[in-house]
Amino acid sequence: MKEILDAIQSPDSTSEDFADIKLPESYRAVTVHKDETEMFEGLTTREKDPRKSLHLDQVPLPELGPGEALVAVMASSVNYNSVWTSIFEPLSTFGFLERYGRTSELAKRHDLPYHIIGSDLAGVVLRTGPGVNAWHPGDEVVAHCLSVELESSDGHNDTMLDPEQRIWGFETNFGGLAEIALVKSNQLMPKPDHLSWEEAAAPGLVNSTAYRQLVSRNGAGMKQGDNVLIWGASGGLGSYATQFALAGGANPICVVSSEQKADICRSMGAEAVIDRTAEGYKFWKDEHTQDPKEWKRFGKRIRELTGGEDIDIVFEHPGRETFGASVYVTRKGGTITTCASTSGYMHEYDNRYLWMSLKRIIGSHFANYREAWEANRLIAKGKIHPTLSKVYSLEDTGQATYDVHRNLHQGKVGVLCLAPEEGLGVRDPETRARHIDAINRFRNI
Ligand SMILES: C/C=C/C(=O)SCCNC(=O)CCNC(=O)[C@H](O)C(C)(C)COP(=O)(O)OP(=O)(O)OC[C@H]1O[C@@H](n2cnc3c(N)ncnc32)[C@H](O)[C@@H]1OP(=O)(O)O
Ligand SMILES: NC(=O)C1=CN([C@@H]2O[C@H](COP(=O)(O)OP(=O)(O)OC[C@H]3O[C@@H](n4cnc5c(N)ncnc54)[C@H](OP(=O)(O)O)[C@@H]3O)[C@@H](O)[C@H]2O)C=CC1
Repeated sequence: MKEILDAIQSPDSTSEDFADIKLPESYRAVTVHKDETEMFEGLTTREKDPRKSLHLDQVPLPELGPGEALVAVMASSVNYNSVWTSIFEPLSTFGFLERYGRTSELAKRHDLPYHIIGSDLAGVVLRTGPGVNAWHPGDEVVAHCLSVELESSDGHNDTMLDPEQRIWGFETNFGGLAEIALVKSNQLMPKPDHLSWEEAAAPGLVNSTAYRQLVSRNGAGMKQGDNVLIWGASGGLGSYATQFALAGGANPICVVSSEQKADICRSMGAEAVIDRTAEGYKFWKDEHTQDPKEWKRFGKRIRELTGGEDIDIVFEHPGRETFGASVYVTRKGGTITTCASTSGYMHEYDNRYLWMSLKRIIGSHFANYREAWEANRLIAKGKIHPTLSKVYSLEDTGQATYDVHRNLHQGKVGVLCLAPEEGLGVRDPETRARHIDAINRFRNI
């Protein structure tokens, strides 16, 4: 591993140097164990502690297949899907690996008694498999997390529609929270030169998801002037949705749960911010009954902030807790776009407010390669910035994941994998200098 790191850190290393490095037989990786999937039986979701289920193991290097690449991971980030894996909710991810393993001889590699998690990386290509021509050893890359086979016609208009579509490091093995990762070469994208490894690894999954969900025609197709209600506007997805709304000339109405988070949204440029804790919205009277009066109070507050207008697009992900309110506050003909259900997946809303007002609900999930590429391009051009707040070591990934599970974090939480310290990997200091305040906006808060 030292030889790999030395090559990455030497400005003189060539592609041939990387190709000549003898790869290690094993590497360190963050895993969950198949024989521990019942460990949280009887506990509430909140009580399930990722620090207990996540391990740092020495694992064998997987065999490299056609169309694939092995990447030395300098940094990764924690996504909420790793929270789900670590608490074995809504189901154990070993079922995904077993199902994938049944599809082909090569896919069998993924069906193991441990699952290496993580759906983001920034690093350097070490080896490419047969049929890979666009990428070479030594390329500095980030990886998006869409894994597709594309053998069926279904995915050829939009690769997210492929029947064998999977999220790398969640529904496949050999993820990014590790020293080495295995990806398909069509997950690779150029690392933005002005960012450090950990900054480059932070946006990937959430930035691409927010791009499809809000900007792409596959999602809400946001336009200038739209009022966009953004739940969790300083969180992982929300901190990118807020930036897309502002950069695209829309009007974000940011919902957050503290004054500190409200300040972050204002510092990004948002003017309309709702502190849901301070204003005390209680959309549910009890576990089974919603309170439409609270939807209305929320809608009134939105009208105060917009000069009397309602919401064109809701950027939804909290799910059960907020979905009834989201449908209510959307304007006639408006769109609720949803990619998740953090607070519960059985949603309830009053359908009269949907059909009578011709509203639409759009399901959105990650992004196709093109959408991920466009989202990454905006980062590389300094139009959208990473929202990295805190960085942990690979050993402390359990704590990092706990923080995200308990909503103790801001923006994105990074993890150093092979990178020995923060701040390395910047190749374009001039562009960085131009954007330094925005790059550091979320740091250490
Ligand atoms: C990028 C980051 C993203 C995120 O963070 S997203 C958040 C994290 N993700 C999640 O929480 C999602 C986790 N996944 C799940 O909960 C489950 O994954 C799903 C609910 C999405 C799917 O459930 P399942 O049981 O895996 O799949 P089925 O499609 O229900 O297949 C089970 C059997 O049901 C059959 N079936 C499917 N559709 C129909 C139909 N319309 N009519 C009849 N049968 C159907 C199938 O074929 C199959 O059958 P057979 O077991 O024999 O193979
Ligand atoms: N389908 C897909 O492709 C993707 C799905 N996801 C899913 O989206 C969800 C959010 O991910 P991410 O943004 O990274 O997570 P984060 O935890 O970083 O941010 C989510 C934010 O949502 C807000 N929130 C949480 N619970 C509630 C609630 N009950 N009511 C209102 N607001 C709430 C919180 O903000 P505050 O407390 O300030 O209000 C929180 O910070 C997860 O379930 C994740 O699995 C994520 C990425 C891709």
